[in-house]
Amino acid sequence: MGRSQLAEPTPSHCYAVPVKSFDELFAELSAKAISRPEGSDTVARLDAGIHSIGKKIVEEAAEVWMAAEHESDAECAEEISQLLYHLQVLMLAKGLTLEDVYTHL
Ligand SMILES: N=c1c2ncn([C@@H]3O[C@H](COP(=O)(O)OP(=O)(O)OP(=O)(O)O)[C@@H](O)[C@H]3O)c2ncn1[C@@H]1O[C@H](COP(=O)(O)O)[C@@H](O)[C@H]1O
Repeated sequence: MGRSQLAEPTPSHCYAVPVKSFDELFAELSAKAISRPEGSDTVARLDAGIHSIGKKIVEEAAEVWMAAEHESDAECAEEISQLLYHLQVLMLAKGLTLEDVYTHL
């Protein structure tokens, strides 16, 4: 499908069930990186460092690929959500903003 045929993105407040958008998740993770709440997975992953986060991204990318070939659409979508999460953790670890990335889209 060409770019011109793609539907406009649906704002997160328009979904039937409450969902988190990419930007909303990034805002949440950014706040947690500063407030560092007890038990936060994100804080632990940031503390583990770039190398560890990078390995997780490779692992999650492989899981997306395998799910796309061998699992259901729902399972594939879940794996994609996890990959997006870990990419955001890497962005935070590097000090990158959404704008830094969006400017290349
Ligand atoms: N969206 C996510 C999210 N996606 C994936 N993950 C993490 O990635 C893991 C998925 O990887 P795997 O399937 O490989 O599971 P695993 O083998 O147990 O992973 P490892 O702990 O071994 O790395 C999950 O268990 C989570 O630890 C996430 N962790 C947190 N979030 C969201 O991030 C926000 C902040 O979370 P906290 O920092 O934990 O408060 C919340 O809104 C969460 O919903």
